[in-house]
Amino acid sequence: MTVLNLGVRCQRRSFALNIDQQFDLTGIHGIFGHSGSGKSTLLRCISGLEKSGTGQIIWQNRTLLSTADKCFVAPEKRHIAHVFQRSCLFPHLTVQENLDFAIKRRVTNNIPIDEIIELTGLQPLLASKVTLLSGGEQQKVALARAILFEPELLLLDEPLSALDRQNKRQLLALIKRAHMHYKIPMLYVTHSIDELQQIATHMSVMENGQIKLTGAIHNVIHQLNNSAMIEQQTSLSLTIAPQEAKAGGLTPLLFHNTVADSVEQGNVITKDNVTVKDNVTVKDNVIGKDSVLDIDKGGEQDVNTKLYMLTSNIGEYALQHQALRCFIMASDISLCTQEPSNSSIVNQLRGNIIAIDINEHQALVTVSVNGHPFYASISAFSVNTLDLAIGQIVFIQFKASAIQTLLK
Ligand SMILES: Nc1ncnc2c1ncn2[C@@H]1O[C@H](COP(=O)(O)OP(=O)(O)OP(=O)(O)O)[C@@H](O)[C@H]1O
Repeated sequence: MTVLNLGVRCQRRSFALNIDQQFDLTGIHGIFGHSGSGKSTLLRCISGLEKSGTGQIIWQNRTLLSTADKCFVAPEKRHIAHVFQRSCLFPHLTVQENLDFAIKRRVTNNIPIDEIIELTGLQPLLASKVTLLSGGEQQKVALARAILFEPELLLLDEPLSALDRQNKRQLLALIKRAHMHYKIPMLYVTHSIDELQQIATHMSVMENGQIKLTGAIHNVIHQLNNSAMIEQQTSLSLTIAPQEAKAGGLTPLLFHNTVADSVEQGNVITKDNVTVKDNVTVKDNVIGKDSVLDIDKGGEQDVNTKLYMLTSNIGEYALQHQALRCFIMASDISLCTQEPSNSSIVNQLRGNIIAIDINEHQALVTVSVNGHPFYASISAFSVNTLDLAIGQIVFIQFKASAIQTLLK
């Protein structure tokens, strides 16, 4: 496991960073939080740019900071690269000279320079002064420079926030590729849950200088569904079904079922504190808020459930890797108490209601399918009309177009 151990404090007038956390950086780890929650300060402590940080930082058994032992490894000796929201390139140098700066300082020579230049599409710009490039192009140079440095750890601080959608997609794919091909551990700070949903394997949520939530990506996103920090959604990993014919513009996909484990670890689904269907109580407008029920046994399905997605919504990158990170907005999922027939809606799954959260006139219904939670946002009126209750078997429905991904 690739591990970053933090016990860090940083005190400012009206803000205190207070982090005690072990980060698993085997995959990309995302840091999400509102403005001012301390995300950048945390990264600056890790890279050593923040000199007022105290405590302990241990990266892969190497101590970078230990206030007790009066140890502070200078930023240039940490071999950590830091990419910011606005690229900090050398303005008087060309693209090539900016890249050379990193190439001369790298310790190993494992990452092919030509490959990164090709992946970023920087070849035609190599002789240009960086000040003449667009914001997106400058960010590509910053990212290429950071990767070519071959850092032991890459810190990304909102690297895509100034870019348009197309540039975002391109650089997200590049970051993902850099992580998969060159195994660079990455901490990725952003306000955008969409970006993390596409590339992070784990994420932490920061609030007031502290980590409030941490865990596997789908699990944390699902836990945020009731927090008003994100748009309510189902987050899932799917594989493009091998040897399945694409038909009529649709591509069949299969479930990964990794989420079920992490959900149970995260105690979203508990087997204690069970609420029985006929005994549901309504308190503070919430039905069974603390009592979610895992009674999947009655509704078990084949783990490799097939779903259909619009082929035009799947990009080259996903097709090559056969794997897809997807999300379905809760407003795009509807519920039926009987098996639908003769419907134009191609995705229909049978599951159990495990939670119903009512907020004024709107309800978020959580349905467990093979232990994987799906979230449907429906009216409180429909909850009453259909007489929905925890433990009930229902069918969820969503169109092929409702399965979305960003990495096209
Ligand atoms: N140099 C500084 N001196 C004093 N206070 C600072 C300094 N830099 C940041 N702060 C304060 O520290 C707090 C955390 O800032 P930080 O930039 O880490 O938050 P953030 O989560 O990265 O925000 P954003 O998403 O807007 O970049 C904020 O209240 C900010 O005003």
